Amino acid sequence: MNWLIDIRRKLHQIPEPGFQEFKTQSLLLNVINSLPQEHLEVETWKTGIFVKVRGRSGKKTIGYRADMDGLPIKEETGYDFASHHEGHMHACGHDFHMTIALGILRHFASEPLDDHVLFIFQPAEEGPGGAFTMRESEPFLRSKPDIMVALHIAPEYPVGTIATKPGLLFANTSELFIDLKGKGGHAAYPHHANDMVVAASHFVTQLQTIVARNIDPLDSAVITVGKITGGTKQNIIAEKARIEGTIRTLSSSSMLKVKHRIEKLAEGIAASFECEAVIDYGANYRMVDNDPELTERFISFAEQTGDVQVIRCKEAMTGEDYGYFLEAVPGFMFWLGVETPYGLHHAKLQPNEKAIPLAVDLLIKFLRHV
Ligand SMILES: CC(=O)N[C@@H](CCC[C@H](N)C(=O)O)C(=O)O
Repeated sequence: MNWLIDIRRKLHQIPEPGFQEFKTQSLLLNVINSLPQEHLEVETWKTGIFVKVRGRSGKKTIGYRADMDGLPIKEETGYDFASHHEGHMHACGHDFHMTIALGILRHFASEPLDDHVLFIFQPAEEGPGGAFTMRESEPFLRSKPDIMVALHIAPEYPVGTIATKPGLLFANTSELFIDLKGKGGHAAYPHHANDMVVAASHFVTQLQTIVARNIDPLDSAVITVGKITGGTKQNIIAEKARIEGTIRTLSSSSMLKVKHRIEKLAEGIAASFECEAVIDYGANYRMVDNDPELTERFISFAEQTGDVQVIRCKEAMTGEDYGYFLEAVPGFMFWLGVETPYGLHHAKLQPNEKAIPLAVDLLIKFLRHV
């Protein structure tokens, strides 16, 4: 089987949570060690890896980043190479991202550029976030890139298309965890208890008013509650409930406003249900802010190759801790069309593998040219 497709399928079988990408790291190292080593410097960082391909002159360094972690999703693709890790799946394309990075690395390991290329295999993109600490790490600072490039698969675009834009591409994000604690009791004696299932239900409904009533309609924000847990049995009034979600905004000021409103609502819920409401914002990601000049250069380059159709897309409310790399180094991210009916984070996501060699070829050409 084709080298790239074989690697993608092997990676697909071993999705691991953030900072537990041990098998993934080991598989990547096996592949990297099988390449010509003359120009390579390989260094592990937690469960991630830095690979520097020394350039002929090394005047500048180009950074290329791929994320490594999977998601807690029970796969329903029906693939004969489906996840071996029950309840975990590469449902956000990180198996594609790593494979494409290896494809580019294989090429430059044999034919280095004038510039150095630093490949960054980054753990924990889905959470708690690996980019910020990796960016501050010694191996990164020692070989700090002058520009950075990364891609993300896009199920909604056909194979043979890429999409991007200068400036804001992905939103600011903040995780959201709210713990409610009241008084449990017998189902038949509600007047002796403070029911946290009822409090959580009110809270979730009130959260919907923030985007509808507190955010400028010409701005954008999202509050999604993806998980609620509470109680122990159908005839016991729940003493505790937990609400888990994520906040997305296009500006830092809207993020502050949303959080302020959540805190006010939490105070109200605590007062009206006579309970505790404790908020934890978990991991926060900085927006992906594409460097205008480099992005335009990439768009013009991709268009003139004739290999892909370039779509100038709108910004999306997805998040990416790659934004932390772009805070420190000018660069960009683009969407790679992988045409599949099911979206990111779906148990049936089946990105089209024809996009892999296409992305490898395009990026090799661009990195030679940039
Ligand atoms: C591209 C993508 O789907 N990224 C994730 C990033 C997760 C951010 C963070 N852990 C959160 O849940 O807020 C996304 O969900 O957009």
